[in-house]
Amino acid sequence: NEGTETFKYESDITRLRSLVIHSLYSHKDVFLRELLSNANDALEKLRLVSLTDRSVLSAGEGNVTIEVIPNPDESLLEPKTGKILIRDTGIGMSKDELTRNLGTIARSGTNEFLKKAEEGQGVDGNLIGQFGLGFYSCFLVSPTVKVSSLPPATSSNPDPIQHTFVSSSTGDSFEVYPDPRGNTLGRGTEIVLEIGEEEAEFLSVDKLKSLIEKHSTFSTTFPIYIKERKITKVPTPPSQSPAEDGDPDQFADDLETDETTPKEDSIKEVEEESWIRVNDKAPIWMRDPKEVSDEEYKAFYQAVSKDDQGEPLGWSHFKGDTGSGVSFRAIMYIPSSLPKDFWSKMTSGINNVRLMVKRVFITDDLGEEFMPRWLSYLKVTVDADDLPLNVSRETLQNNRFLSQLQRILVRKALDLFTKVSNDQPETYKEIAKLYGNALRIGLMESPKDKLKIAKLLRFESTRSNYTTLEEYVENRKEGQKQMYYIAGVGETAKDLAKSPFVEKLHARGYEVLLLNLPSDEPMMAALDQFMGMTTQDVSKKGLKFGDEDEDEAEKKELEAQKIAFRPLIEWLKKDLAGQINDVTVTNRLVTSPCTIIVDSWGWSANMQRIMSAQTDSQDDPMFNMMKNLPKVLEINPKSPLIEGLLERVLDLPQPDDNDEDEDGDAKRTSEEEEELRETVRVLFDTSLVRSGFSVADPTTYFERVEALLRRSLGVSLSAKPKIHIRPAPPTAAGPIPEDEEEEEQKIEFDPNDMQDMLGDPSQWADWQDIKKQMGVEHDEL
Ligand SMILES: Nc1ncnc2c1ncn2[C@@H]1O[C@H](COP(=O)(O)OP(=O)(O)OP(=O)(O)O)[C@@H](O)[C@H]1O
Repeated sequence: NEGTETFKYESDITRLRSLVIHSLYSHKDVFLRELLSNANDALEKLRLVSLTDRSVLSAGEGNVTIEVIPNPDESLLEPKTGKILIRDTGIGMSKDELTRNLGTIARSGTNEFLKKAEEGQGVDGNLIGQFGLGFYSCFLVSPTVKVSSLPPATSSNPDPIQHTFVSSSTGDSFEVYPDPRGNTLGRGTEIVLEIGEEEAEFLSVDKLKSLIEKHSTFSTTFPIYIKERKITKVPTPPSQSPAEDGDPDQFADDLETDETTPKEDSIKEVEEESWIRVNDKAPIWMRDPKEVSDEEYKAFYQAVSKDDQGEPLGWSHFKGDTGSGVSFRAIMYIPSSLPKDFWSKMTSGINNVRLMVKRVFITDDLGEEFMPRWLSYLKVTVDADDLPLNVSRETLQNNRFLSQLQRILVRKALDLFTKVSNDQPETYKEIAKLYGNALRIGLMESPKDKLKIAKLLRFESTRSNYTTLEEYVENRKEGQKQMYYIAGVGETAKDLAKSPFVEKLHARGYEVLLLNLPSDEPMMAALDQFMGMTTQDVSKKGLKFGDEDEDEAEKKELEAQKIAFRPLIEWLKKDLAGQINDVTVTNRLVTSPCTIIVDSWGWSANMQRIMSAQTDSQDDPMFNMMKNLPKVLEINPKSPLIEGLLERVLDLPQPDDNDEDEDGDAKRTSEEEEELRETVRVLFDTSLVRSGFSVADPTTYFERVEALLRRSLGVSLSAKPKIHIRPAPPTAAGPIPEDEEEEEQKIEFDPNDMQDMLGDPSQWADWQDIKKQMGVEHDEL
C-alpha cells in the first residue's frame, strides 16, 4: 500500500504479546470481551468530548457492530474460515495514535506484569484487565489483525484520514498506512480478525452472542448489534422470470396473492440478513429486583469484578434517595476474595464504586476517602437519576450527594452483612473469616455503628469455636456482668485457652472469648459495653466473677490467706521492687502458681507486642512509658510452690536471731536468701512469659535457670566447662589460590593425628574468657 510505514515493536511488547497468547491459550474467548471493552471505552471518550463539542457526533450516535464474513466458498451459516469485523463509532485513532497505542508504548504496569508472569504466578483474564493488555488478546484467535481507524472531524483536525494498522501475531514489526478504501468508517475503529479452522467456533453468531451475554452485556452500555443471517426456503413459481429471482420481497408479495401450490423443484434458498441488538435488556440495576434471577446477579458480579469464576458471597439491590433530591439505584456485592495487597496498599479497593448517571458511566474514581477503608472491597454500581451528565470527580466532591450517598452505602452494607448472617449462616462463616478483621476496624472507626458491627463479629471461645456476642450474653452466668476475653495475636485459640488467666474462669464454667486477630484487643476496648455487659480483659486488673458476695466462706478464706501470706508478699515486694508495684493474693488461678497482670488501663502483653511491631515505636516516649508501667504479681495461695516459698521466707533466719554467732549466721542468712532470690526471679520471669510478656534480660534468665538446675543436680555453681578453644591462625596474606577455592578438599582423618591437629592444650584459651570477649548469648550456648 502506498504510504506504508513499518515500525518495530518495542521488545517488551513482543514479549508481552507472546506471553498473552501462550498463557491465555485455554481462555481464547476473552478476546471478544477485551475488544468490546475497548470499543466501549472509545465510545465513552467520544461522549465526553461531545459534551464540549457536539460536532464530533455529526456521524451519528455511538454503537458497536459485529459481523462475521465467511471466506469465499464457505457455507454462509456454518463457515470454517472467515473474518470477524468489530466496528465501533467511538473516538477512533489517528495514525500516530494507532502506532503509539497498539504498537510501541509499553504502558505502565507492563514490567510488573511481565515479572509476575515470568515468576510463574500465572496470567489470567483478570491480570489482562489490570495491566491494560486487552488488545493483544485478539492474537489468541487471529494470526493477523488489521485495525482501521478514523478520529472524528474537529475544528483542530477538520479532515482526518483513515489509517490502517496491520500486524501478525509473531512478527517483530507492524505496518501503518492510509486506508486505500478512503474514509469508509465515518468515525471510529474497525478491527478485522482472520479466523482459521481451529477457531471456527467463533464464526458462529450464536457463539458470539452467548459470549457477549456472558461477559459484556453489563460492561458495555452502548448498543451492540450483531449481523444475523438466515436462509429461508422460498418457493419459486414455475413462471418466474430470472430477473425477478433477485428480489425476495417481490416474492413474498407475490406469494400472498398467488394461490397455486408451488412444485417441489421450484424451492429456492434465500439469504436474509438483519442486525440484532444483543444487549437490549435494561441494565440489571434498573430492573425490578423481583425479576432478576440469581444467575443474572452472579453474571453481573463477574462482569464488574472481571472475574469469570468468582461468585459473590452476597448482594443487595436497592433504590434510594439521598435527601438532597437525587434518587438512585444500586447493586452492592460482597466479593468472594480480598485482593492480596488489600491491607498493604492504600489504593487497593478505591475503584470499586462505579458511578453512572442515567445509565452512562461517569467514574469509578470517587477518591480514597469515599468508601471507608473497612468497606472499600465491596463492589458497588450506583446509577443516579438527576446529576448533570458532565459531573466530574472534583465537582462531585463538593456535592452533598456524595456524602449522603456514602452514608447510605455504609448503612446498606451493614444491612447486607446482617441479612446474609441471618439467612445464609454457612456463607456468613466465610464472610466472617474473610472480612472479620475489616469489620473489627470498622467498629473502632465508626462509633455510631459499633453495636451493629459488634453483632456481625464472630469469635472462638472456651465454649464454642464460632460464637456471636449476643450468644455470649445469652450464655452468661447469674450475676456475671463482664464479658471475658483474652487476646494473643497469632496464637491459636487452643493455646489461649490454656493461659493461666483463663484457667479458673474455664474451670468454673464461665465463657472466655479467645481473640487472636491484631484488631481484636483494641476493638474490644473500643466496644467497652455490649447489651449491658462490660468487656473485661482477663489479663488485667478488675476481673469480677459477679458472685463473690455469695460465697462468704471463700471470701473469708481469701482474707485469711492475705494475712497468712503477708510475710511472703512483703518479701516479694521488696525483692522485686522496680519490676512490680504490688503483690496480691488471688483466687483467679487454679494450677498456676502466679501471674502478672497490668492495670485495667495499661497495655496487656498482647498490646505491647502489637505496639512493639510498629516501626519507630521504640523511640516513642509514650510507648516506653506504657511498656514499663509497673505490673502486679498475683500469687495463688493454693499452689504448693507458693506455699513452699512462704515457708522458706518464714524460715529465713532474722539477722538479730542469733547474736552469739553473728558472723556465721549472717553468712548463712545471706546465702539462703540469695538462693531464694534466684528461685523467685526464675519464677517471676517464667510467669512473665506465661502471661505473654517478654523477659527483659534473657541471658541472665537462662543463667539463673542453669544455676537452678545445677543446684538440683548437686553440681557446683562455680564448676567450669572443660572446653578449650584453639585460636585461628594468623591473618592470611595474598589472594586465595584458585584451585584451593574451587576444588573440594578431601580431608583424611587419622585419629592418631589428633594430638598434632589440636596442638598443645596448655596453650588453649579459656572458653569463659572467649565467651566474655565475644559477648556470646546464652541461648547460643
Ligand atoms: N476501539 C478502539 N478505539 C479507540 N482506541 C482504542 C481502541 N482499542 C484500543 N484503543 C487504544 O489502544 C490502547 C491499548 O488498548 P489495550 O486494550 O491494549 O489496553 P487498554 O484499553 O488501555 O486496557 P484494557 O483494554 O486491558 O482495559 C487503548 O488504551 C486505547 O487508547
